Amino acid sequence: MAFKGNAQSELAMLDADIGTIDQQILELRKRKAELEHKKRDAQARVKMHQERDQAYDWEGMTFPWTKTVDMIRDKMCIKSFRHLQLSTINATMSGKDCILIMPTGGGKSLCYQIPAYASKGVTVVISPLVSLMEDQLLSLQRYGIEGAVLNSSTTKEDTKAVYDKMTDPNSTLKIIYVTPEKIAKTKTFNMKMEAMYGMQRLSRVVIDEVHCCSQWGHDFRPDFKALNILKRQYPKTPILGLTATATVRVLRDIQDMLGMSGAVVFRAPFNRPNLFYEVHHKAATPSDAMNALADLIRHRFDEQSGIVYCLSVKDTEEVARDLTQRGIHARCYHAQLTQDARNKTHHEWLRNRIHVVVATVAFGMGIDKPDVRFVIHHTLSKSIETFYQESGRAGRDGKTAHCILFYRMPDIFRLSSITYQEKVGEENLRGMVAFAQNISQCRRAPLAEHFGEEWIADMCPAMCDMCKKAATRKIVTVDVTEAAVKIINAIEVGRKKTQSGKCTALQLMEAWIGKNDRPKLGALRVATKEDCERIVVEMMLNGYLTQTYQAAQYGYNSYLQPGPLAKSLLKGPARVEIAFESKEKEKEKEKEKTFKQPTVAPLSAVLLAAVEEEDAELNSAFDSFQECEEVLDAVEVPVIDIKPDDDDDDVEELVVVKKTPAPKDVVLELDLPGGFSQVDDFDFASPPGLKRSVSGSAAGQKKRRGLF
Ligand SMILES: Nc1ncnc2c1ncn2[C@@H]1O[C@H](COP(=O)(O)OP(=O)(O)OP(=O)(O)O)[C@@H](O)[C@H]1O
Repeated sequence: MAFKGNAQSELAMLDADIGTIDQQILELRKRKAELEHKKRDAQARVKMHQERDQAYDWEGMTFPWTKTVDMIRDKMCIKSFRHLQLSTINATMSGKDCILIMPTGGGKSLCYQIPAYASKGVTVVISPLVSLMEDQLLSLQRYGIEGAVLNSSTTKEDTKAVYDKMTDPNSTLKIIYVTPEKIAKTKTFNMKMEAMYGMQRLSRVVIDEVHCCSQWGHDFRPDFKALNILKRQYPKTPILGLTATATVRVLRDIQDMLGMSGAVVFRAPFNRPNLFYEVHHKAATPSDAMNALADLIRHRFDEQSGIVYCLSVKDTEEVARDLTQRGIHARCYHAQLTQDARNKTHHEWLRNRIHVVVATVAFGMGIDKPDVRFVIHHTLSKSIETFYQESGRAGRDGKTAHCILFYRMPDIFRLSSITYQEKVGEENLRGMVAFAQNISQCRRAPLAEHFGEEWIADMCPAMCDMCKKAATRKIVTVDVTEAAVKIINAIEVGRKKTQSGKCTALQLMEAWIGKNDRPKLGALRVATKEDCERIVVEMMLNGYLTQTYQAAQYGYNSYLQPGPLAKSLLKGPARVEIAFESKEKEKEKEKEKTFKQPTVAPLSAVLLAAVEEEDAELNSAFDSFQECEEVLDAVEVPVIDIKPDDDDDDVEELVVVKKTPAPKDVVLELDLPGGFSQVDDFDFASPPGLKRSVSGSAAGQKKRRGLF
């Protein structure tokens, strides 16, 4: 009997081991598929760089149509071409298939409008955006180019008139806008296209938002699949694909699908230098998160136009309502509203009658407001591409604009339970989470990597939170292996407590640090809840934890379980190391401040006195101009300047000048030890120039003056 019992337990153990190996094989296969994708991406990147080199030739050479193109540009009152516009025009005019990837607002439309005007016959523009077709027609009219629209709202008579013009050799019609369904489903239209082709009147086909062809992209539209017939039906007609974003993988997919593997590809740099990227830690409770959002909008973007992106329809309604209750003029926008309601909100926002649109992804393509000063993501996006595209709606006028992401671990699980069924949902979300978790790299680095470009941190002119604070932050790498092992064990504890035998992230956190001591990060610092969440997320990103899903009443629930690398962590030799922002640096700073207290504190007194009174005794002393500058830096008043005495390095004259127009009711933070912590309602909005002055003699010191 005992013999049988031993054999049974051995069998169970072998089954368990085989099960583990099967799981590992699955994970390895998945990893291999990912690596193969990456390899193909790298190959495509090599090709893309070669193609990019060709761009110079396209721009530099003189072509038979160069004079005509210049004349049309003049007629359209365009002074000069922007980067890649002329190359694209020349490539498509020479009959080459071409794909242009250029950020929103870059000027892609001109790249087909001019060739359409300069060519014989008709250009067919396929666009998913029915609402924008009329706007496009109006702009063509301004330039004296005859155009037409064919969509579901075109009357029978108008449709017939357009069809007649398509095959009339004497017609002056130059551009027809159609939806992809027209190609997919309308026989008469296709027959007319064939007739035009036979008459050599189909001068080119333009596919706007061409990324919608690819299932790897963020905006796949099934109707775009039908466009694969174009190259087969009209092999001699050049195709021009336009899009604002396409990763290397999406680009390859588009080319495969449309039969455009030999296309010339022009890609404008992904970087928008005027956009400032920042990630904020999202507060744990909805009301705290809402207060932070409202404060941010009120204090930094008062009377400036912006968008807040949310994950769901319900979120947009709640956030818009809560912002309104906090005195911000916000309106929600989502697909469940009527078209009229959406148009009304859009138009009121365009006219600055609404401060903030709180939207789902439905507020997407075709949003073209130049002066959007901020785009805030209230929740993570599904992918870097979506985030880049949505944030890119800020600052189209080229002036500084802010792209802010509010991030917190639980949002990952809200998103993953929605996206996990998508073809590359998990991979896309992982990229987005890595972007948000990053605390040591320029924010543009992962964006560049995503778009297959190289990025050197020096290239960021302090236009992201990471680079701006680089000099004052210290990042340390901490070995958290011990905590990581506890986390994996805590999953078992969490599982046992639930009926389902599965452990959610929340249950894991409870089982891990609920009643226990939090881990130490380094010698002095005990991990905060945020640090603990950071460890869990890093473990997910690195394969120590993985998610599983189970169908629930509304969608899917997400659970955590040990990942493929968990065993190597439990049994060795793997170790988990994570970057944290060092608080040591802050301690050092504190020490410095304490040391300087005798000189620093009086300055805060001066600032306060200057705010409250016209005149005050200045009894502070600085040993040098440099010291004064350091103190002012510590005060972090962004609009001040100081002048040294002309004769020597002493602070003979301290002048605080308003450099830039600052918003009203600025709260001036004076975070100085022993000083005053805050001066409310410091009015920067007074007329420029001298506002208040303080002067006096410091005991035994030189006479000093401060002007505010
Ligand atoms: N070379 C140029 N010089 C001056 N203005 C230009 C030039 N090219 C385009 N524009 C203007 O830039 C604006 C944006 O152009 P356009 O709408 O074509 O951008 P887009 O790249 O198609 O953007 P989206 O991706 O949002 O469709 C338009 O007002 C257009 O007239």
